[in-house]
Amino acid sequence: MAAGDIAHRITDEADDVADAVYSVLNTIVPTSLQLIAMGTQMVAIDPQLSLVAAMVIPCMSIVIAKLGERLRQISKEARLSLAMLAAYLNDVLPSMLTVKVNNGEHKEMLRFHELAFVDLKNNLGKKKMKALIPQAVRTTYIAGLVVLCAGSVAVSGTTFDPEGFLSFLTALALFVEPIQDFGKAYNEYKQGEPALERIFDLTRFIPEVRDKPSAVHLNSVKGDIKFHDVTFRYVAGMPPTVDGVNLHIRAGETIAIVGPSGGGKTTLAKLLLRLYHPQSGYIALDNHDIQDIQLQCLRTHIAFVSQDPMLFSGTIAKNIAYGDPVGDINMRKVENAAKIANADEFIKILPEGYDSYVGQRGSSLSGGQKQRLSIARAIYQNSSILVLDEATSALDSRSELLLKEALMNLMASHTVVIIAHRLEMILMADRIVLLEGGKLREVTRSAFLSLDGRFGSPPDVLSRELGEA
Ligand SMILES: Nc1ncnc2c1ncn2[C@@H]1O[C@H](COP(=O)(O)OP(=O)(O)OP(=O)(O)O)[C@@H](O)[C@H]1O
Repeated sequence: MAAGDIAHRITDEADDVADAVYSVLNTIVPTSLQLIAMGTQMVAIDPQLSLVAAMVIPCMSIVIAKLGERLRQISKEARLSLAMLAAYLNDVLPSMLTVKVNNGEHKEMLRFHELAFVDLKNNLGKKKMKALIPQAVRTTYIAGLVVLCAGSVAVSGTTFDPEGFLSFLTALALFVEPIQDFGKAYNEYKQGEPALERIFDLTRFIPEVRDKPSAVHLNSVKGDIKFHDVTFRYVAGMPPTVDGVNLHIRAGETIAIVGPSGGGKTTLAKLLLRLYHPQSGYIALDNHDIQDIQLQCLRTHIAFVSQDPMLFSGTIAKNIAYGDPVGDINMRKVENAAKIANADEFIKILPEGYDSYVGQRGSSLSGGQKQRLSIARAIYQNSSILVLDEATSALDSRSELLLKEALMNLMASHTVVIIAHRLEMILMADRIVLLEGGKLREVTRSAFLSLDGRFGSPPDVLSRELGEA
């Protein structure tokens, strides 16, 4: 499900549901009271004619139900087209740079027109249907009434007392009004029904990864990690992304996971963070199967720096302290983390320092600056385990060197998993494992360097480093 679609359901569609519920609740009491009052009045004036008038109600109900169902279908189509438009805009607007540099404006304009046209057509259809329904109901009622009255007069040959007939007609007009209001409320409900279904679809979604009732909380962990015969595939029937992986990372150890792009390195980190469940095998942290550890607790003990540094709209300080469960920002800790991540330097020259806003998704910062802030966020979390997934790919050599020194200090007290292609980072590890085609094997430094830079830095850098190593 696209992020834009979910956002649309939670915001706009929830609003429509509220309107539908309001409309039904707001109509049901006054219309019922008016119906009872006018019905009683009509029966008192002329019971026979009242019976005739009442016979039209089933016809109206049929018309309201049929048109209401059609309105529900049209509303569903209109919701889907609007959700698709929202998802599309949510996708393309943050990617404007890619659109522009690839001359994609025209293509995107056509796509936008196409989606907007479908949305316009569906919404116009919905509006037309909404306007048509009250007219159709009124026409059905009047036509039905005329036919029935004329029929009954013709059959019985009765004549009306003009005064009584006028009072009857007045009561009838006031009797019809609430029926129409009820019809309108019913239409509002039918129009809101698809939104209601789509919102409930969200609430029915049960996350695959959730806490067991018996899950334990660990106050602290040493950071000993074991992968036991772990196999995982994203899609059933496809070859496994992680295939029978066995790996023991001892507490306090630094391990580098290398391998070709798409080889499954990030997936391994995601399995450790329990973002997915392995189909077979298990992962243990300090000899506890991670499925038996409370999810929140597990993720508190593992700080993860992803290869796409993700920042939220807000200040630099808030972004660094994001993992703080209480939401209180410890500025001393924030500054310390920023110093270690070598971010302090650029933060201090910003006009508002740590209170500077980073823009939507950190749009006002460079790739390297965003990366340093996400490293600072992980350091602030002060977890026993640090997982760095291509965390330094956007840094210049000087920043990387400074960060490398800082990480050296952290390594003494942390279990560190480095997923990297850059040789500088890989050579910091105590051990190197190679993940290729889902299979994992340990490689010595010399064996790794003899891989001719296939999974690391280019061969010339490798040979230079080989001399230094
Ligand atoms: N959510 C997903 N659904 C389906 N397939 C996925 C998903 N995420 C990753 N994959 C696939 O799993 C494989 C491994 O991806 P992964 O991100 O773990 O590789 P990686 O080794 O970290 O690559 P890189 O070095 O390029 O970051 C890839 O073929 C990828 O297409």
